[in-house]
Amino acid sequence: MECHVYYEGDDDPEKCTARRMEKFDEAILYRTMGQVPYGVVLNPHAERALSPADREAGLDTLVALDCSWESAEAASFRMNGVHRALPFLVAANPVNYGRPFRLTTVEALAGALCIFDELEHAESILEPFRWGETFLTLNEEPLRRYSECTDSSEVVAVQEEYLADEE
Ligand SMILES: C[S@@+](CC[C@H](N)C(=O)[O-])C[C@H]1O[C@@H](n2cnc3c(N)ncnc32)[C@H](O)[C@@H]1O
Repeated sequence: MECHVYYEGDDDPEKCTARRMEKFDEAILYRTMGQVPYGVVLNPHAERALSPADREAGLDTLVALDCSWESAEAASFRMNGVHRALPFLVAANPVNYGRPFRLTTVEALAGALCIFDELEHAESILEPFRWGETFLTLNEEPLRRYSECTDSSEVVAVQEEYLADEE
């Protein structure tokens, strides 16, 4: 599965996880929306949750939007593709540690790879980040359970259990 990122460039370049992925040849970055390939777009505003069924639809391209959370409103996700939200997962990065849903670009891509049963690829993209392994440890159980689901409605049912625990 290939990782592609539309790079908005409005966040701190020193902390940008997409740029670090590019440096380690783990993602291709685009500065022009029209160049972004068609694929599964990781969009927190999407109506449907990502599930293994999306992998089976034959799409081998993951796309994320790297921008600040201030500019990550629904209208910014204009890329062509199949838009999917990630289910309940918690961030391990220092800015949003322990916070559900607010993942960095590399965490979002790694989470998607795990749901698509590509754990080794997820480990590889997280390796350059000192908190990368923590992301997989913190989310080990939900990621395994999501990867065993057949479709989005099953993923949402599993997610409900974690959301209920949060309350
Ligand atoms: C808003 S950007 C922030 C990037 C941050 N500046 C960095 O350095 O990684 C994070 C991107 O990861 C993806 N993402 C994060 N959380 C997500 C979620 N809960 N569902 C779907 N995609 C998500 C989206 O593509 C989102 O635009």
